[in-house]
Amino acid sequence: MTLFEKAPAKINLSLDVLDKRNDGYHNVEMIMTTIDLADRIELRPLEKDRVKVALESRYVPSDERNLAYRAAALFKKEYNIKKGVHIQVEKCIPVAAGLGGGSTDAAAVLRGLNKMWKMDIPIDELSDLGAELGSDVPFCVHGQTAIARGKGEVIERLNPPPPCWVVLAKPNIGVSTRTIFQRVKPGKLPHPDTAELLTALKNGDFNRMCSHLGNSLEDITFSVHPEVERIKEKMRQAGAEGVLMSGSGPTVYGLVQHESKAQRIYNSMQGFCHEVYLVRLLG
Ligand SMILES: C[C@@](CO)(OP(=O)(O)O)[C@H](O)COP(=O)(O)OP(=O)(O)OC[C@H]1O[C@@H](n2ccc(N)nc2=O)[C@H](O)[C@@H]1O
Ligand SMILES: Nc1ncnc2c1ncn2[C@@H]1O[C@H](COP(=O)(O)OP(=O)(O)O)[C@@H](O)[C@H]1O
Repeated sequence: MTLFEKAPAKINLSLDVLDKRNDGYHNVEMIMTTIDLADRIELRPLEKDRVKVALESRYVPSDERNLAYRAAALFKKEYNIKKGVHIQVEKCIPVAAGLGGGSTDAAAVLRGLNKMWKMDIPIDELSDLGAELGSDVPFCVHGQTAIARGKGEVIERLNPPPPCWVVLAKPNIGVSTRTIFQRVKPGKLPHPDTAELLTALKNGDFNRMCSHLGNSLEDITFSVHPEVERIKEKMRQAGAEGVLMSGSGPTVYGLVQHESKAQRIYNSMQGFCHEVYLVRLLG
């Protein structure tokens, strides 16, 4: 039996860096939601007890460094499974973009193997397992809309944002999350007003949500890659109602309520930026 699992990208509606931990990571508080831009994961049982990943990408290895591979290997080890799986990854999410591409592939593999091998593992347990692979994997295991705390592994579900369009604009660079976090100086960061954003989501208030988007890492990424700040300005000038850099960047997104306006902004960003997408929030 071949099984397909959709692996949607995420955007950060907020990302607050609270402090540095003894393990070198940072405590964060971030509200994330999924968007309709997705990789496609195909899982096929193998006779032999092995994990094989196939994907066509110039940027992502298909060996044991791939997060999809690592997810399958971890799942097998944790539950002592002596079966094999072939994983085909169709990459549509740009790589090292702040959209959680690798994390969502790993999460989709965990969910998919749980079904394929009829394990019935509860979602919270899968999420805890995912935390061993990366800070964004627990959110991606849950999907939808949630606030993540700790280093990303403490997940609390939230109401989905009001429906809207998302214009994504990515310059022709990849950003290393690690490099951006290394430049963090706690105490010198801006902080989003997470409480206001939570209220906006609770009330389904689109305008209030747009005016309280915020990301502590933006200024650091802007200082390393000034073109990201220019894209943000351009997205705002083009008329997007809420604009923010996602994750550690470099993708900038604009939220827009009406389709015709979103299409106009998409067209104007295309003349300005390497990769542009027009998608819906999945929430
Ligand atoms: C910043 C965020 C926000 O969504 O997104 P991206 O820009 O990667 O999408 C994530 O939390 C990223 O999650 P993920 O990409 O899984 O990161 P990890 O592999 O766990 O960590 C990469 C590196 O970032 C730093 N890191 C990450 C998370 C965190 N809470 N504190 C950190 O200091 C650490 O130096 C770590 O070595
Ligand atoms: N399945 C995968 N898809 C994307 N990137 C992967 C995958 N497996 C490993 N990686 C590696 O993870 C790193 C971060 O990529 P990605 O997850 O797309 O970025 P981000 O965390 O900014 O969203 C890249 O260096 C990439 O080579």
